[in-house]
Amino acid sequence: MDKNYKEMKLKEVFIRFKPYYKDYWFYFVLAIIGMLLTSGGTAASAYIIEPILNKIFIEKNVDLLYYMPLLVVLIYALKNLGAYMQVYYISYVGTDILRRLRELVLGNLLRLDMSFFHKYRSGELISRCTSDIGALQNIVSTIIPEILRESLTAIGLLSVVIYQSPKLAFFALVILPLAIYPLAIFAKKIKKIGRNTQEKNSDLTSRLSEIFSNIELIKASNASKNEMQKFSQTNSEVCKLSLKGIRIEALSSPLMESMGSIGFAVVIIVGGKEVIDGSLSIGSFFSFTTALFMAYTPIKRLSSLYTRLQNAVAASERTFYLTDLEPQIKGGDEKLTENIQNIHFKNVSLSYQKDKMVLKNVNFSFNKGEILALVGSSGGGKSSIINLLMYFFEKDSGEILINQKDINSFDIVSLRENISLVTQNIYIFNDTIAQNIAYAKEYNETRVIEVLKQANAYDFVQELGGIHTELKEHGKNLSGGQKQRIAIARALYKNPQILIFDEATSALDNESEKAIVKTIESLKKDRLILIIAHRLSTIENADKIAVLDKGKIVSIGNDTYLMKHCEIYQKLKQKAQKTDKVKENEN
Ligand SMILES: Nc1ncnc2c1ncn2[C@@H]1O[C@H](COP(=O)(O)OP(=O)(O)OP(=O)(O)O)[C@@H](O)[C@H]1O
Repeated sequence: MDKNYKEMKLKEVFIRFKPYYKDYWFYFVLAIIGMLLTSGGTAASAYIIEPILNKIFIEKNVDLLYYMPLLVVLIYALKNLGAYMQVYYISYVGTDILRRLRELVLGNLLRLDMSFFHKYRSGELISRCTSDIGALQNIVSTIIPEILRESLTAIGLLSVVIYQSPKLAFFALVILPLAIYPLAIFAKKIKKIGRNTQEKNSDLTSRLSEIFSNIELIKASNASKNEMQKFSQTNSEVCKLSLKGIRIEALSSPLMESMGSIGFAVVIIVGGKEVIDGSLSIGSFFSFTTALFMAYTPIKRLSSLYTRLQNAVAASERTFYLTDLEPQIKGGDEKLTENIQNIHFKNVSLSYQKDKMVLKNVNFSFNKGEILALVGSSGGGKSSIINLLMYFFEKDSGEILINQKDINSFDIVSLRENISLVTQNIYIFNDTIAQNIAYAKEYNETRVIEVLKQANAYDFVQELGGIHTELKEHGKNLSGGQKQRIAIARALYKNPQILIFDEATSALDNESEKAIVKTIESLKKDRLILIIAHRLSTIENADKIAVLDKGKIVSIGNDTYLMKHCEIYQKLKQKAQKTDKVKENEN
């Protein structure tokens, strides 16, 4: 993924989470009660050592001998009830925020333009929607609550420490600020490593996604070893980075403890002297040292949580980058509900990349009841015209008019509602044939059967086991021609005003293709139909044929006209006839 995302500070990340926190205030209250119980219980368990030692063991108070153990049990019961409450309620909040964030990210990604999806690898996007958001969940359900709990516990225990002996507390704690400086450096490093790790992780997912979607090629080319090598390299890089992070994280705790031991050594000397002098009771000294020991644990954990937090900030940057992206193509407000009579391209130019024009001043128009065919050599710009008509991309200049109104005045959803597109890539979902046909539309079984028949697909569907037969992902249990017929049936099911076929019949045998072309021709009365086909026999009867060459329309007319007046068309036709003959001989 590019590095366009804005680096965020911890504070900014917290601010971004604020709306979520508001929605879960009740759960937070319960979790905070739990935290207070845990921290209070921990501090009380350290404090209670003083009366136990002084009153029971030194003063030999028999009454307290029975009350104190009861109190100990009560303190631990409350402390553990608190522990349960905070873990459950905070995890609830974290998990639910994760669910909402995933939907927010995917929801926003689905709004984005096609150019975005052309720019990023699908594995990268999958990684954003899974591992990055997982890291964010870590912030909400682990890191923040732990920071809160450990801080409260540390405050509680330090209060006991200071209460029992402010002088000793000074010697024990003066060391703390000295440990903060190296920790701050560690945190910065961890944040950087976190960013790189997430990037490498998405490389890893992309690799996997590429391997599984190209598995046929990999096997046919005996490239497993090659792919394994490439994977191992990325895998090792991920591993190295993780270890680097772990090394720094693992250093922070021992560093804190070593510093603490110096403080503790001083405490033994100073405190020991006071106990020997009699200015400090043994109970207070033990209560002090217990609280001090106990306080080092939350302080140590706080330092490692802080470094982990930096890691999560890196993941937040990328997630919020995706939720903030805005589509460039927004369309207008007008719903396209009218009867479409005419489509007009007026001096339309397009470049996907700067200074690389793929369409140059393209002009053509066609009306309801007509079939327009686009022909021309590969890379001439035929599919690009469709990309513009679908409003997948924004033109550089010119006008695309529907009923004389610019396409960008129409609401995009309503525009696409009126168009069915069948492309060279056939999309089949892991669902029944019927659901694949009625895709995203209201289900009507009679209509499903009707369009399957129109697409010359009903017979093979019956052979497969009927319309409720499950299709595999990418239509792996179908032949190329069968897939195309399913896609055509899906396009017809929608019953749109504009039908677009981009090499939609290329995998069909001559007979099936002829049958489908006949169906398409019978549908043209109430529609505008646009066909791209390399096999020119498919479009011979089109009302208009536009010949494209290097992004320009060189001629428009019907077959008879072009055979007389367009040299490029004549050549294309000769070439097509030769290929058709070779194919016939092969059959
Ligand atoms: N998303 C894209 N980003 C950048 N360049 C693109 C993109 N899509 C197409 N192109 C370029 O635009 C030019 C026209 O491509 P287009 O797909 O429109 O041609 P075509 O006539 O449909 O080709 P074919 O008959 O081979 O399908 C080509 O040079 C291609 O490399």
